[in-house]
Amino acid sequence: MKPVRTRNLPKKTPSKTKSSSKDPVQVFCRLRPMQNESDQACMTIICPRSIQVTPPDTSANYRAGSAKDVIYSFQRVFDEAVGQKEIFETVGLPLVKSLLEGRNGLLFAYGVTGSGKTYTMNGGPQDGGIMPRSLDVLFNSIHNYQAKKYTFKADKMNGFEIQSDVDALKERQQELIRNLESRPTRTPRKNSDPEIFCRQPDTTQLDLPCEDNTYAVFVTYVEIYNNSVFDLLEESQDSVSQYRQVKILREDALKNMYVHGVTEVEVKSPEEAFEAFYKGQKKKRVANTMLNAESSRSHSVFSIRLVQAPLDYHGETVAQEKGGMVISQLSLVDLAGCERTNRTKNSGQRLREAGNINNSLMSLRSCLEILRENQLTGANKMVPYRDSKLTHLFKNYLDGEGEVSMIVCANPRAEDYDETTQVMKFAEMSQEVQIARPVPVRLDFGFTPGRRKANQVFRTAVKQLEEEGFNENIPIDVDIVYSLSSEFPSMDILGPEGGKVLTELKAFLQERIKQRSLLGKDLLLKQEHFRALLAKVEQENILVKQESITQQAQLDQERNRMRNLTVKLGSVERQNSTLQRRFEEQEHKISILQQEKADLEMALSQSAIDKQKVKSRYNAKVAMETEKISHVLEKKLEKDRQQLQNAIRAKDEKLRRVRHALKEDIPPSSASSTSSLANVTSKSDGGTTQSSSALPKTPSADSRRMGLALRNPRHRRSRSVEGTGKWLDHCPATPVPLSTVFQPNMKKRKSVTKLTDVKDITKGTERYCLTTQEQDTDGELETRLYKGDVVPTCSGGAQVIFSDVELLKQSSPTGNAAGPTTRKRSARMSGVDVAERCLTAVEGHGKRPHISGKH
Ligand SMILES: Nc1ncnc2c1ncn2[C@@H]1O[C@H](COP(=O)(O)OP(=O)(O)OP(=O)(O)O)[C@@H](O)[C@H]1O
Repeated sequence: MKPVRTRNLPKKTPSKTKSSSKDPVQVFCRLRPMQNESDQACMTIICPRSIQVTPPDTSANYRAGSAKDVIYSFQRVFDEAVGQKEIFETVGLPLVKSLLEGRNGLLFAYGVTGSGKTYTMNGGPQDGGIMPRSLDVLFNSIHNYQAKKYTFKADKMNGFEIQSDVDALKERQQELIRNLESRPTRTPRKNSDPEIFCRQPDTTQLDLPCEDNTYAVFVTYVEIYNNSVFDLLEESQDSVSQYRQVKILREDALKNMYVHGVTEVEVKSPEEAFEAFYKGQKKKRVANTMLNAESSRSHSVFSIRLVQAPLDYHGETVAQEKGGMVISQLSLVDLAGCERTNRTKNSGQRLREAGNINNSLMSLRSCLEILRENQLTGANKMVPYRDSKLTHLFKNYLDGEGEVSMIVCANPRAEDYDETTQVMKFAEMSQEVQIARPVPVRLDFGFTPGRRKANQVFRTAVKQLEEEGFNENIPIDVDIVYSLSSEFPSMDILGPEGGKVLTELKAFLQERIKQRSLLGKDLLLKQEHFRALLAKVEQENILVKQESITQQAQLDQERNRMRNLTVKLGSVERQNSTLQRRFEEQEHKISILQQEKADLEMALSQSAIDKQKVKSRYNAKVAMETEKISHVLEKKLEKDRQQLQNAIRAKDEKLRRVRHALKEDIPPSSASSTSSLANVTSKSDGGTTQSSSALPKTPSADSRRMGLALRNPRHRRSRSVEGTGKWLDHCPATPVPLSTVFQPNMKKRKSVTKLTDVKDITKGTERYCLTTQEQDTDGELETRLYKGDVVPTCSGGAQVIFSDVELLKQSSPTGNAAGPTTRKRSARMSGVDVAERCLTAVEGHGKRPHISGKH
């Protein structure tokens, strides 16, 4: 298949077919946010279409006394808060729509340096500007309708060729090999640049004007630096700016301006387009100036070219008809900012750049001014497009057809006032320039509209049938689409070119007759085929009807059965719902009870906690009290001990004095004979007391007893225990020897330790005597004899009725009559419980009493 070369249709056309309707240049104004809150503003938005500029007192106008508030009106004024998306939807989206419809568009970003032109055009990864969003929307819209890569090829003369499938495939293979060789371990394209990787794409999608077309996108990126054009996408060894090749502007066959030899990159996705853009961006001249850290030092032009061509009759491959291809272009121009050298303080290269920037902007301004004048006054002044490369490149847009828009960026701060007013004046004036409205593009070759979609639907249906197991061979009906070719050509035979028109008309009619007879034959064939099909279908129909009657009967039976089942089901469902209700009620009760239980458990655990708290509080209190009491008792004990010691000390003192007195009173010879003194004190029931002494009395002893009562017959000496009857003697096993005459005299006696049987007590025993020995408080030995009568009890035991106690006390005038041994033994005896010993004796236990074991 031979490649076909075609031209862009909507470019400059002869004046007779040129559109008579015109549209003004669309101008929008965008205010950027102030960097510092303290900055003074000189601009106020008074309505969505107007802005008021107030001269600050620092401005030149103010100083010259010509300052006054000026209101500028635009298509729309965006305040600082308006985001990138809204700007794109108002300014960029109509241009993308025109691009898809085959119309050219041009968008300038114009303004003072640092006013946000680059930000508005390109934006950042998270808030893309007009350029990335335009690419997103374009690819979202043509996504399913893109041609295979290299189907269209730039012809280097501002046009495109349609390549054969084989050539396109070859080029694709070559590209693949190139890529494999240059980047064997290539990372996915999407990740190659972080700005591409993390960007937020715009998801807007536009309706395609023609779904039977196939589309391809090409991008170019050039900069105009110091009035020279450079290709930013050119692959070159030298990245140093001055060695880059300067490109020249040329006119194509249709008098359209283009950059000769510019690199046109075919892109299949927004990411591929951004990759090309960022590649060019790295080469773009930017510099750090006083007013902007990344100030553009050149005008950059990013162009998106959309090539579209209709598909053939079958909606399968690109139609090779001549003139069928449409090329539209959207140029996004980020102009360098106008700047005053006294503010930027530029010098050297920066100063030269600024001069060139200002010159080209001035040139743009004067071109538009003259255009406006020509349009308003009908004058025919020459527009100086050739004064600068910028105006020369866009000549066709300004005096040809297309849509021209401008977004004026402004920094509202007072310092920019002088430059801003110039920009505003120019922008407002630009709106008066009229641009011819493009003629709508026709892509009609007389093919059936929607053929691609129809084929797709047919293929999907066939695939589905095959999946369902329908294996009959279904031919894909992508045959002749019934059409008698395109519309009649011009039939104006009265003009000078009447002959030519007649010849063309004849050829057209012959072609049409041929087509008609071809279609007629085809129609007859199809009618035959259709009739045969119809007969077959009719037969099938009869069979189907019979089957249908049988099935209808079955169906009725089934229906009846179903009705019965439905009735049953209804009653079961009712029962079920009753049970369900009861079940729910019970569940509700259970949940209430569980709730109550939980509440009670909680209360219980709370009270347990409270109890524990009280207990621990009381324990603490008790411990405190105990400590307090023990402290008091200890104190008291200490005090008592002290008192006791004092008393002992006093007694000792007394004794010492007595001894002393005795020593002085008694001569040494008689001291030994009177060293032992025994007093017998007998206590009777009557409580009267009488003392008698068996020893010769010392004068002092006699004198002490002189006031006592006369002899009490009941009080007798110990020896008087003698008498009738047998005594049960209950004395310590090893009694302390008394060494006195006062001894109990029991002629008949039986020791309590010898008892083996209770009857031994009652048998012949009449009297009982319990002897105890202990120390008194002075440490002297004190012997007591408890005497009583043994009386048998009714249970067969015995009891003692005590009738007399004899107390035998031994004291020494020197205080040491009783030896240490005696004292010690007596002391040991003092621990003996008298009552226990009495009990042992009286009850007459056969065993040896426990107490006697201790003695
Ligand atoms: N609307 C905006 N919102 C947030 N930041 C902005 C806005 N406009 C501009 N900026 C910021 O201001 C700075 C300067 O903006 P930008 O580079 O776009 O200015 P410019 O007009 O292109 O300057 P020059 O003409 O010197 O190239 C940038 O850091 C940019 O991010």
